[in-house]
Amino acid sequence: MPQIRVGDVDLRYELAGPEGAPVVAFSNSLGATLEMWDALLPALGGGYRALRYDTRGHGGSATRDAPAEIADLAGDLAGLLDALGIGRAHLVGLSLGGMTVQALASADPGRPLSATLMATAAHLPSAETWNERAATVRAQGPGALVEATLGRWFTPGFAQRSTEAVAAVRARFLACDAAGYAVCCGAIGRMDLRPALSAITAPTLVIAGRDDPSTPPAMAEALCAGIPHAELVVLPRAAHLLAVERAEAAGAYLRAFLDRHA
Ligand SMILES: O=C(O)CCC(=O)CC(=O)O
Repeated sequence: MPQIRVGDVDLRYELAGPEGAPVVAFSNSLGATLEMWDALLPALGGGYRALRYDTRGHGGSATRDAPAEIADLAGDLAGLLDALGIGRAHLVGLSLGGMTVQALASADPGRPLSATLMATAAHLPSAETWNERAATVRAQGPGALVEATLGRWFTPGFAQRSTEAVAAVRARFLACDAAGYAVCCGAIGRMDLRPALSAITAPTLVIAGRDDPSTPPAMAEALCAGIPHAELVVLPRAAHLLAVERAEAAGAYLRAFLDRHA
């Protein structure tokens, strides 16, 4: 898969779909990679071009072990679009990816054709908890976090039924670079995008998982209340990684929303 230099970060990305079609750019969650969108992408059909990339410090996107903010991650996404000659795009992000999309859509409201925010929040306290998580991963590696994480990412029923999908997510989490993960924990801990939400003028779809303990539906409701043109879908039988657990349903809602804002 190709890599492209954006500032001082090398981003691994994939661009697939018909040339000239509107671009849908996907930003992944903490501890995941661009492969987290595999099961959702077929929902786009043949009418869109999908751009996926690994957030800095994740998968094949190497970065310096230096503090970063959500605004820096938004800058990576903007820089990637620029480097590929893509002006406006539909932006989609889950959790950390959704924070990245909020930051870009509020800082540069003309950039998104639309924004889709899955299982995410504008503020996710406390900084102390995130610092502790960062310290744990630095000292003990992602293995120290994996069981608790998967317990938040999937409902027990899905974890029992879909062992192959969960094993793939687990393997990618365990392969995550500890410093890359820790840097992004710091960014989340310092984040407060609530004052910026009113600057998001793009049509926005917020998708929450009813059973998500990490970013529960109340956080999605708060996002919708702050963003001028936002609509909310709460998916039943969905925990945090709903783009994997409810790929078909989340993909269908996304596709219908994109088609309305093509
Ligand atoms: O998933 C993210 O991108 C950030 C929030 C988080 O870490 C949730 C979790 O691990 O349960």
